[in-house]
Amino acid sequence: MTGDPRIPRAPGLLPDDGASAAPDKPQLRRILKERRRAIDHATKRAWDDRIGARVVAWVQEHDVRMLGVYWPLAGEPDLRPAYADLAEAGVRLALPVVVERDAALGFAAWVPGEATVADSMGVAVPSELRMVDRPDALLVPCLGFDARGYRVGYGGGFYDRTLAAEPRPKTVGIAYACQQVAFEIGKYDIPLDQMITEM
Ligand SMILES: Nc1nc2c(c(=O)[nH]1)N(C=O)[C@@H](CNc1ccc(C(=O)N[C@@H](CCC(=O)O)C(=O)O)cc1)CN2
Ligand SMILES: Nc1ncnc2c1ncn2[C@@H]1O[C@H](COP(=O)(O)OP(=O)(O)OP(=O)(O)O)[C@@H](O)[C@H]1O
Repeated sequence: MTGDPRIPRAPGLLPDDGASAAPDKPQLRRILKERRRAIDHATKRAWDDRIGARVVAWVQEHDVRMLGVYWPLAGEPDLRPAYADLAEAGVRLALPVVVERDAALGFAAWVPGEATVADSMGVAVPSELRMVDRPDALLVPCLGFDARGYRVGYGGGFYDRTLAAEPRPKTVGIAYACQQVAFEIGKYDIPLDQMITEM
C-alpha cells in the first residue's frame, strides 16, 4: 500500500521517513488531535464529502453486505451523509459498541435516523441495541496512520483486539491526510487494508 497515490506524505512536522526521533504515543496523540482541531469548518465539510464519496465507491467495489461504521467523535471525519446513501443502496450498517474494557468491540445494527445514546465513553450507540456478528468490512477511524496503513487510535486497543481474530474483516482506515505520521508499531498492531483520505 506504500505506492497508493491516495496516501500522500503529510507536510511539515513528523516526516514519515523513520529518520527523526519519534515522539511517544501520548505526545503523538496530542499533536494529532491539535492538527485535526486546526482544520476550519468549511474545509472539514468539503473533505468529509470527498471522503464520504470515496467510501461509497469502495463499498460498492467490494460488494460489502454489512459495513461497520462509526459515529464521529471529536473532529473525526463525519461521514453520516454517506451512511444514509449506503443504507439506501441496501448496505446494512452497524455501529461499534464497547462491551468490555479489555475486549474486542461489539457491533449493533443501526439504520440512519435511528436514535442513539452516549455510552460510558461518550460514544453514540443505538438506543436499542440489536447486536450482530462482526461486519464483513469496517471503517476504522484513525487519529494517525503511517504509509503502511498502521494506525494510532485513542489508546484503548479496541480495534486491534477486534481485528485480532481470523477471518479478519476488510478494513478501511479513515483520516485526513495531515494525520499521516511515523511511529513505532506495537506488537498487536495490524495494518489496515486501505486508507481513505480527502487527497
Ligand atoms: N468514532 C469512534 N467511535 C469509536 C471509536 C473511535 O475511535 N471513534 N473507538 C475506538 O476504539 C471505540 C471507542 N473507544 C474510545 C476510546 C477512547 C476514548 C477516549 O479516550 N475519549 C477521550 C476523548 C477523546 C477526545 O476528545 O479526543 C475521553 O473520553 O477523554 C473514546 C472512545 C468504539 N467507537
Ligand atoms: N490483540 C490484542 N490482545 C490483547 N491486548 C491488546 C490487543 N490489541 C491491543 N491490546 C492492548 O491495547 C493497548 C492499546 O493499544 P494501542 O496503543 O495500539 O491503542 P490504539 O490502537 O491507539 O487504540 P484504539 O484501537 O482503541 O483506538 C495495548 O497496549 C495492548 O495492551
